[in-house]
Amino acid sequence: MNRLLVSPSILSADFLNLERDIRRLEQANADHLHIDIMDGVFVTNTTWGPSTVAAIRNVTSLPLEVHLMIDKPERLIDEYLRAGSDILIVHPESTVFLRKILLHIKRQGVKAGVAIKLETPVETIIHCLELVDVVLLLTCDEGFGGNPFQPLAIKKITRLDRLRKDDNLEFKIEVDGGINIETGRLSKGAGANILVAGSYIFNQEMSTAINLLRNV
Ligand SMILES: O=C(CO)[C@@H](O)[C@H](O)COP(=O)(O)O
Repeated sequence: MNRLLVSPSILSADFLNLERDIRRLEQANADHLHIDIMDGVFVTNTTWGPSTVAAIRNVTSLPLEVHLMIDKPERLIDEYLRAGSDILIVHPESTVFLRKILLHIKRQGVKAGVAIKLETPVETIIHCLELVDVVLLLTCDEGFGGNPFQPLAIKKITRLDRLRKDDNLEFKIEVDGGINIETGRLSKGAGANILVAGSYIFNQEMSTAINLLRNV
Protein backbone atom coordinates (compact mmCIF):
# COMPACT_ATOMS: atom_id res chain seq x y z
CA MET A 1 0.00 0.00 0.00
CA ASN A 2 1.37 3.44 -0.92
CA ARG A 3 1.98 5.90 1.88
CA LEU A 4 -0.63 8.46 2.85
CA LEU A 5 -0.12 11.78 1.05
CA VAL A 6 -0.76 15.18 2.61
CA SER A 7 -2.06 18.00 0.46
CA PRO A 8 -2.25 21.34 2.29
CA SER A 9 -5.11 23.58 1.20
CA ILE A 10 -3.87 27.10 0.55
CA LEU A 11 -7.37 28.38 1.22
CA SER A 12 -6.00 28.77 4.75
CA ALA A 13 -2.88 30.65 3.59
CA ASP A 14 -2.34 34.40 3.89
CA PHE A 15 -3.51 35.56 0.42
CA LEU A 16 -1.21 38.58 0.59
CA ASN A 17 1.76 36.34 1.35
CA LEU A 18 1.04 33.30 -0.77
CA GLU A 19 4.61 32.78 -1.95
CA ARG A 20 5.91 32.92 1.62
CA ASP A 21 3.33 30.34 2.72
CA ILE A 22 4.10 28.07 -0.24
CA ARG A 23 7.80 28.15 0.74
CA ARG A 24 6.85 27.20 4.28
CA LEU A 25 4.81 24.26 2.95
CA GLU A 26 7.74 23.15 0.78
CA GLN A 27 10.05 23.23 3.78
CA ALA A 28 7.48 21.29 5.78
CA ASN A 29 7.56 18.55 3.12
CA ALA A 30 4.04 18.87 1.75
CA ASP A 31 3.29 16.29 -0.96
CA HIS A 32 1.01 18.52 -3.06
CA LEU A 33 -0.51 21.98 -2.98
CA HIS A 34 -4.29 21.94 -2.95
CA ILE A 35 -5.76 24.98 -4.70
CA ASP A 36 -9.50 25.56 -4.36
CA ILE A 37 -10.88 27.58 -7.25
CA MET A 38 -14.23 29.04 -6.18
CA ASP A 39 -16.41 31.25 -8.35
CA GLY A 40 -19.09 32.51 -5.97
CA VAL A 41 -21.71 30.56 -8.00
CA PHE A 42 -21.00 26.87 -7.56
CA VAL A 43 -20.01 27.70 -3.99
CA THR A 44 -20.64 30.96 -2.17
CA ASN A 45 -16.97 31.81 -1.66
CA THR A 46 -14.64 33.29 -4.30
CA THR A 47 -10.91 32.67 -4.58
CA TRP A 48 -8.58 32.72 -7.57
CA GLY A 49 -8.46 32.19 -11.34
CA PRO A 50 -6.06 30.62 -13.85
CA SER A 51 -3.57 33.50 -13.66
CA THR A 52 -2.99 32.84 -9.95
CA VAL A 53 -2.46 29.14 -10.64
CA ALA A 54 0.10 30.10 -13.33
CA ALA A 55 1.82 32.46 -10.89
CA ILE A 56 2.00 29.69 -8.28
CA ARG A 57 3.37 27.34 -10.95
CA ASN A 58 6.22 29.81 -11.48
CA VAL A 59 7.35 29.68 -7.87
CA THR A 60 7.08 26.00 -6.93
CA SER A 61 7.68 22.54 -8.30
CA LEU A 62 5.25 20.94 -5.85
CA PRO A 63 2.46 19.13 -7.72
CA LEU A 64 -0.51 21.48 -8.08
CA GLU A 65 -3.84 19.91 -7.38
CA VAL A 66 -6.45 22.29 -8.75
CA HIS A 67 -9.96 21.70 -7.42
CA LEU A 68 -12.45 23.48 -9.66
CA MET A 69 -15.42 24.50 -7.55
CA ILE A 70 -16.87 26.49 -10.41
CA ASP A 71 -19.99 26.37 -12.54
CA LYS A 72 -19.59 24.94 -16.08
CA PRO A 73 -15.87 24.14 -15.78
CA GLU A 74 -15.75 23.24 -19.50
CA ARG A 75 -15.45 27.01 -20.16
CA LEU A 76 -12.09 27.22 -18.43
CA ILE A 77 -10.48 23.77 -18.51
CA ASP A 78 -7.92 24.73 -21.16
CA GLU A 79 -6.86 27.79 -19.18
CA TYR A 80 -6.27 25.69 -16.08
CA LEU A 81 -4.34 23.15 -18.15
CA ARG A 82 -2.16 25.92 -19.61
CA ALA A 83 -1.65 27.37 -16.14
CA GLY A 84 0.33 24.25 -15.18
CA SER A 85 -2.08 22.12 -13.14
CA ASP A 86 -0.77 18.63 -12.39
CA ILE A 87 -4.09 17.25 -11.18
CA LEU A 88 -7.30 18.89 -12.35
CA ILE A 89 -10.42 18.01 -10.37
CA VAL A 90 -14.00 18.67 -11.50
CA HIS A 91 -17.45 18.20 -10.01
CA PRO A 92 -20.35 16.31 -11.61
CA GLU A 93 -22.76 18.76 -9.94
CA SER A 94 -21.34 21.59 -12.05
CA THR A 95 -21.44 20.19 -15.59
CA VAL A 96 -23.25 17.90 -17.99
CA PHE A 97 -19.93 17.12 -19.75
CA LEU A 98 -18.13 15.27 -16.98
CA ARG A 99 -16.69 12.34 -18.96
CA LYS A 100 -15.77 14.55 -21.92
CA ILE A 101 -13.89 16.92 -19.60
CA LEU A 102 -12.05 14.08 -17.84
CA LEU A 103 -11.02 12.53 -21.17
CA HIS A 104 -9.85 15.91 -22.41
CA ILE A 105 -7.72 16.45 -19.30
CA LYS A 106 -6.12 13.03 -19.64
CA ARG A 107 -5.37 13.54 -23.33
CA GLN A 108 -3.28 16.55 -22.31
CA GLY A 109 -1.16 14.32 -20.07
CA VAL A 110 -2.57 15.78 -16.84
CA LYS A 111 -4.07 13.70 -14.03
CA ALA A 112 -7.85 13.88 -13.87
CA GLY A 113 -9.92 13.92 -10.72
CA VAL A 114 -13.58 14.00 -9.87
CA ALA A 115 -14.94 15.54 -6.66
CA ILE A 116 -18.34 15.29 -5.03
CA LYS A 117 -20.00 17.44 -2.42
CA LEU A 118 -20.92 15.90 0.91
CA GLU A 119 -24.56 15.43 -0.07
CA THR A 120 -23.85 13.95 -3.49
CA PRO A 121 -24.02 10.14 -3.52
CA VAL A 122 -21.02 8.12 -4.67
CA GLU A 123 -23.30 6.52 -7.31
CA THR A 124 -23.25 9.85 -9.19
CA ILE A 125 -19.69 9.20 -10.36
CA ILE A 126 -19.78 5.46 -10.98
CA HIS A 127 -19.71 6.00 -14.75
CA CYS A 128 -16.37 7.75 -14.68
CA LEU A 129 -14.39 5.88 -12.02
CA GLU A 130 -12.37 3.99 -14.62
CA LEU A 131 -11.20 7.31 -16.11
CA VAL A 132 -9.91 9.10 -13.04
CA ASP A 133 -6.67 9.18 -11.08
CA VAL A 134 -8.29 10.71 -8.02
CA VAL A 135 -11.72 10.86 -6.41
CA LEU A 136 -12.07 13.72 -3.95
CA LEU A 137 -14.79 13.44 -1.34
CA LEU A 138 -15.73 16.67 0.36
CA THR A 139 -16.03 15.65 3.97
CA CYS A 140 -17.56 18.90 5.22
CA ASP A 141 -19.96 21.52 3.89
CA GLU A 142 -18.14 23.15 1.02
CA GLY A 143 -16.84 26.64 0.40
CA PHE A 144 -14.84 27.60 3.45
CA GLY A 145 -11.99 26.35 5.58
CA GLY A 146 -12.65 25.36 9.17
CA ASN A 147 -15.96 23.56 8.63
CA PRO A 148 -16.33 20.36 10.67
CA PHE A 149 -15.84 16.87 9.25
CA GLN A 150 -19.17 15.07 8.83
CA PRO A 151 -19.40 11.39 9.88
CA LEU A 152 -21.50 10.60 6.79
CA ALA A 153 -18.23 10.89 4.87
CA ILE A 154 -16.88 7.67 6.36
CA LYS A 155 -19.68 5.65 4.77
CA LYS A 156 -18.89 7.27 1.44
CA ILE A 157 -15.16 6.49 1.67
CA THR A 158 -15.97 2.87 2.56
CA ARG A 159 -18.41 2.60 -0.36
CA LEU A 160 -15.89 4.05 -2.80
CA ASP A 161 -13.12 1.79 -1.54
CA ARG A 162 -15.44 -1.20 -2.04
CA LEU A 163 -16.15 -0.15 -5.64
CA ARG A 164 -12.43 0.33 -6.24
CA LYS A 165 -11.63 -3.16 -4.99
CA ASP A 166 -14.56 -4.84 -6.77
CA ASP A 167 -13.59 -3.34 -10.11
CA ASN A 168 -9.83 -3.53 -9.62
CA LEU A 169 -9.42 0.20 -10.13
CA GLU A 170 -6.43 2.29 -9.10
CA PHE A 171 -7.76 5.78 -8.38
CA LYS A 172 -6.72 7.41 -5.13
CA ILE A 173 -9.33 8.46 -2.60
CA GLU A 174 -8.78 11.99 -1.34
CA VAL A 175 -10.67 13.52 1.56
CA ASP A 176 -11.11 17.24 2.03
CA GLY A 177 -12.73 19.18 4.85
CA GLY A 178 -12.28 19.14 8.61
CA ILE A 179 -9.25 16.86 8.42
CA ASN A 180 -7.15 16.54 11.58
CA ILE A 181 -5.45 13.62 13.33
CA GLU A 182 -8.69 12.03 14.43
CA THR A 183 -10.68 12.44 11.20
CA GLY A 184 -7.57 11.67 9.14
CA ARG A 185 -7.17 8.36 10.99
CA LEU A 186 -10.84 7.46 10.48
CA SER A 187 -10.58 8.35 6.80
CA LYS A 188 -7.41 6.32 6.31
CA GLY A 189 -9.04 3.35 8.04
CA ALA A 190 -11.95 3.57 5.60
CA GLY A 191 -9.64 3.66 2.56
CA ALA A 192 -8.44 7.24 1.99
CA ASN A 193 -5.01 7.78 0.40
CA ILE A 194 -4.68 11.59 0.33
CA LEU A 195 -5.58 14.00 3.12
CA VAL A 196 -6.31 17.62 2.25
CA ALA A 197 -6.02 19.91 5.25
CA GLY A 198 -6.15 23.67 5.62
CA SER A 199 -6.75 24.94 9.13
CA TYR A 200 -5.14 21.95 10.83
CA ILE A 201 -1.84 22.66 9.06
CA PHE A 202 -1.92 26.46 9.09
CA ASN A 203 -2.93 26.74 12.76
CA GLN A 204 0.22 25.09 14.11
CA GLU A 205 3.83 24.37 13.24
CA MET A 206 3.49 23.08 9.68
CA SER A 207 6.04 20.29 9.55
CA THR A 208 4.71 18.83 12.81
CA ALA A 209 1.16 18.94 11.47
CA ILE A 210 2.11 17.38 8.14
CA ASN A 211 4.12 14.63 9.82
CA LEU A 212 1.33 13.83 12.22
CA LEU A 213 -1.17 13.60 9.38
CA ARG A 214 1.12 11.47 7.25
CA ASN A 215 1.48 8.99 10.09
CA VAL A 216 -2.09 8.77 11.39
O1 LIG B 1 -12.54 22.77 -0.29
C1 LIG B 1 -12.45 23.09 0.85
C2 LIG B 1 -13.59 23.76 1.48
O2 LIG B 1 -14.65 23.74 0.58
C3 LIG B 1 -11.25 22.72 1.58
O3 LIG B 1 -10.13 22.48 0.73
C4 LIG B 1 -10.83 23.53 2.74
O4 LIG B 1 -9.77 24.40 2.42
C5 LIG B 1 -10.40 22.60 3.81
O5 LIG B 1 -10.13 23.36 4.90
P1 LIG B 1 -10.11 22.77 6.38
O6 LIG B 1 -11.45 22.16 6.63
O7 LIG B 1 -9.02 21.74 6.40
O8 LIG B 1 -9.81 23.98 7.20
